[in-house]
Amino acid sequence: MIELIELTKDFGKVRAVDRLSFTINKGEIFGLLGENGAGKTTTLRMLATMIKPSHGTAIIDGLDITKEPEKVRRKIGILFGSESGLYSRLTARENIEYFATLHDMKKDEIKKRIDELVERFQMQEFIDKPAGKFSKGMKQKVCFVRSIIHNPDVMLFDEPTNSLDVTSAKEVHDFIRLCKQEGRTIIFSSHTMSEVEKLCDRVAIIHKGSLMAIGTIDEIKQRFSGASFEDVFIRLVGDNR
Ligand SMILES: Nc1ncnc2c1ncn2[C@@H]1O[C@H](COP(=O)(O)OP(=O)(O)OP(=O)(O)O)[C@@H](O)[C@H]1O
Repeated sequence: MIELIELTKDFGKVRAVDRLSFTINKGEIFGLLGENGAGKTTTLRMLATMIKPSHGTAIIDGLDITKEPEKVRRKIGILFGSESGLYSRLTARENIEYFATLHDMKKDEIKKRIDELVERFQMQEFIDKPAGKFSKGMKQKVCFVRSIIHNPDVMLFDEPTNSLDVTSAKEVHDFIRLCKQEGRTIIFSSHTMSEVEKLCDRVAIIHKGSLMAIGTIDEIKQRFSGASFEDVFIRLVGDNR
């Protein structure tokens, strides 16, 4: 379970995330939905212990992100869209292996897990080629495998299907669902309403750092009397520009 308690981040005078308090259940696919600049990435970066909250905190499976960041890091897998951070001279396999050793995984275990994921994501053709010449989509796949190589309980994905074609995006969606079946908790950010509607058990709509609504899509539609989720979203965000 993940509990956000007044989670807040200020960058100078800009309040990027404003006292977010809500709970995400174990095994849930939870979506953070908001427009550009809403505070989704900042929220995920705090949960990933990459930046410290200005106020408040979050508890991930009993661990306080501000007090035990190292332990939290072992529990989570991270995939942040904007930059791959892959070593271009290393092959995809070597990139993933390197990351796995940072998580103290054993050689046999790494090989088995990579083989399994290569098949699942159909990476056979490029797994042993240098990452430098990969397309954006290929790089994203390697990053995706890298983020889940150590079988984390909690996964944080910042716009995980950004720049993927339809087929690759579907593979990611299928994988997210599989992770849920395996009892993992997934939080991902998106500004694509259809993706969130298709995938999430519950959603938080965030605008200018604040929580505007939380619940299942149906609950949110009912609460705000909207014919469609899109209507409700536009109303919530539009009325508060
Ligand atoms: N390092 C930083 N320094 C200063 N301001 C920042 C920093 N990171 C984010 N911000 C600001 O915080 C606010 C929230 O940004 P954030 O990237 O979290 O939004 P987002 O919802 O992820 O948007 P996007 O969908 O465009 O990625 C924005 O106003 C942004 O300009």
